[in-house]
Parts: sequence; structure tokens; C-alpha cells
Amino acid sequence: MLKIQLEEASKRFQYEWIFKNLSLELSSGHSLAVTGSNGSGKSTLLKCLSGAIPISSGKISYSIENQSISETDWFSYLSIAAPYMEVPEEFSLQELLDFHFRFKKPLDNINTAEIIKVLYLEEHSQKLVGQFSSGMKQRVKLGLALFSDVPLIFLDEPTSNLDKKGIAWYQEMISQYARDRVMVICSNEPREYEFCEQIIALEDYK
Ligand SMILES: Nc1ncnc2c1ncn2[C@@H]1O[C@H](COP(=O)(O)OP(=O)(O)OP(=O)(O)O)[C@@H](O)[C@H]1O
Repeated sequence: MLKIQLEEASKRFQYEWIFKNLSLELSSGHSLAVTGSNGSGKSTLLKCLSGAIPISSGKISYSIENQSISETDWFSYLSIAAPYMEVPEEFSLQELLDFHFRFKKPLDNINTAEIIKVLYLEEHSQKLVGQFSSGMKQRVKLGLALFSDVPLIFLDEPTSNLDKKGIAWYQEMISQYARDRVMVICSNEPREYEFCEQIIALEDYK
């Protein structure tokens, strides 16, 4: 079981505190929603949690079966879908999936043809990702994250650019693929995080 612990974690940029004294624990099968207005620090917290940027004080630790995981290895336990993360646009969808899953193992029993079908992009598998619509790209990002065989998934604004059908698809994906994992959702849209048991508002940590 994966466990992530935050002990009085705080982050500031120059003199601006983004969050202060945030303590919480996450473990497999439990999900966290991080809410807050624009600029409140949701994406910054997600970057700190993933080890992409350091916190200013306090502690974040990962452990699996009570064995501590070095911060330099955190990346191998997680996947992220976020608006600020680009997908390589010069690949076709098929090439992108083949490339991605050379580095991150796909979930058991699923191959790229099946993933393309679940993403409802069968007609577009040979098209360059750079020519995809924003909603198609968003489904690809979510698919890359959710179909990677990792115990920790970070989703930042997961239904941005998705239409009604895409939103229903996201909710179905969550019901099938979030179980047994740690999910962290940064969002202000209840439809994106209503399955989460823990909800924090970043405004409470200023
Ligand atoms: N590298 C940086 N250097 C200085 N300030 C930064 C940096 N990155 C983010 N900030 C500041 O941190 C604050 C939080 O930004 P962040 O992107 O985390 O907010 P957010 O809650 O994700 O916003 P949104 O809902 O608009 O996506 C903002 O004031 C932003 O300007």
C-alpha cells in the first residue's frame, strides 16, 4: 500500500505564501480533492506533491508497505494529467502511446488498440496529435495517466475542454480506474471530484 504524508508542508514564492502548515495523509484507495480560486495554489501544491518543485518548509514523504521511497524515485510511482503538460504533437496517437508505454508499463490486460478504443479515437489513431482538437488531446492526457500502471494519479482540471459526452466518459473512467489508487484532483468543479473522501480548500492554508 502506498502512503503519502504531509507534515506542516508550506510553500512560498519570494514573500508570497501559497500554502502553510498543510498536514494530511493519503493512502491507496483514498482520494483527495484540492479546491481553491484561480491563483490559490492548486497547481503549485500538485507540483510539490509530485516532487517537481521543493516545498519551503515541513515534510512530504512517500512510503510503500512502510518502506520509505526516496524523493528521486517518486516519479516512477505517479502519473499526471494537467493543462500545463504538453503531449508531443509530432507523433501520431499510435506512436505516442507506443512511446509513452515504453517508459510506463500499461495496466494489466490492456493494449494500445484497446486504449484507443476506450478513448473513442479509433478513427484518429494515425493522425498527428498536434492536429487533435483540445477535447481529443485532453482525453489522450487522461488516458496516458489512468492507463499507466502506477498507484498515484494527479489530475489538474480533468474535464477542461471536454464536452458533455467527454465529461460522462471521465466519470466512467474514474469509476473503473480510480479504485485502489491514490487520486489527487485539483479542481473547482464538483463533477470532477465528487468521488473524493477528503476535500481541502487552499484558502484555509494561507
Ligand atoms: N514559479 C513561480 N514563481 C513565482 N510565483 C509563482 C510561480 N508559480 C506560481 N506562482 C504563483 O503562485 C500562485 C498560485 O499559482 P497556481 O498556478 O498554483 O494557482 P492555481 O490555484 O492552480 O490557479 P488556477 O485555478 O488559475 O489554475 C499564483 O499567485 C502564481 O502567480
